[in-house]
Amino acid sequence: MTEILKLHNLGKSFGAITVANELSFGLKQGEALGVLGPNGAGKTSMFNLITGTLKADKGTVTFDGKDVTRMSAADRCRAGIARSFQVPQPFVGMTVFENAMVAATQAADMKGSAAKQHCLEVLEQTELLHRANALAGTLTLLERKRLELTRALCAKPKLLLLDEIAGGLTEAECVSLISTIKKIHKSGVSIIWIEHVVHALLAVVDRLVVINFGEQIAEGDPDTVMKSKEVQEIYLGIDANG
Ligand SMILES: Nc1ncnc2c1ncn2[C@@H]1O[C@H](COP(=O)(O)OP(=O)(O)OP(=O)(O)O)[C@@H](O)[C@H]1O
Repeated sequence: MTEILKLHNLGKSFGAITVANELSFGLKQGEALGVLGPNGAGKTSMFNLITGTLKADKGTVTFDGKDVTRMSAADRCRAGIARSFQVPQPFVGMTVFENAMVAATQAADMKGSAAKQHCLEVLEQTELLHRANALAGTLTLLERKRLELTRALCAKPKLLLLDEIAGGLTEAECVSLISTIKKIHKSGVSIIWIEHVVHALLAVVDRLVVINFGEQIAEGDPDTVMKSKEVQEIYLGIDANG
C-alpha cells in the first residue's frame, strides 16, 4: 500500500520547549492512525506542522507523493489535507448548510449546484442533514462536533486530521460519533486522530503512535502499544515496576 503522508525527522521548538523532536512516521493510504500523549506533548503542534500553520525548523512533510514542507496551509488544504479543531470553530451566525458551503467553495474550489450537492451528501454522511437550516450557534455539542466533521469533509480531503473530537461527549454521544467516523474511514479517507478518550480511538484506528515531549515513544499495533512499559509509565502514569 502506498503512503499518503510521511513525516521525516520533523523538528520544531518554541524557545526551550521542543514540540517535535525528530518525528518520523508514515500513514498508508486508507489507514486510520491514532495519536496518544499527555497534555502538552506536542500532538496539536504535530497537526499544525502537517497542515502548514506551523513551519518546521527541520525535517520534511511529504503528502501524496509531494514534498509539502514549504507549501502554504491553504495549498496543503487544496491538495487534500483537512482538519477538525479541538474547540469547534464554526461561523455561529451562519446555518449548518452555509458553513458547509464555505468549506466546499473556499477549500475545495467547488461552485454552484455541484457544491450544494456535495454539501448535502456530506451532511447525510455526518448525520446532520436534518439540521441543515439551523444556525450553527444553536447546535448541541455533539452536533457541533458533527459540523466540524462536515466542514472538514466538504474540503474533499484525502487525509482527515481529527483533534480530540470526542472530548466532552457523553458515553452514548461518543458511541454515536465513533460510528460516523468508522463510516468515513470505510469510505476511503485516511485518518489521523488525536484523542484522550482511548476507547473511542481503539474502536477505529489500525495503528497507534504515542508522543511525549515532542518525541515518538511508541508506535505499532494498538494492543502492543497500549501494553508497552513506556506507554503505561509515561502516558497512563502507572509505575510499570510497581
Ligand atoms: N505558538 C506557541 N508558542 C509557544 N509555545 C507553544 C506554542 N504552541 C504550543 N506551545 C507549547 O508547546 C507544547 C505542546 O503544545 P501542544 O498544543 O502541541 O500539545 P498537545 O499534546 O496537543 O496538548 P493537549 O493534549 O493539552 O492539547 C505546550 O507546552 C504548549 O504550551
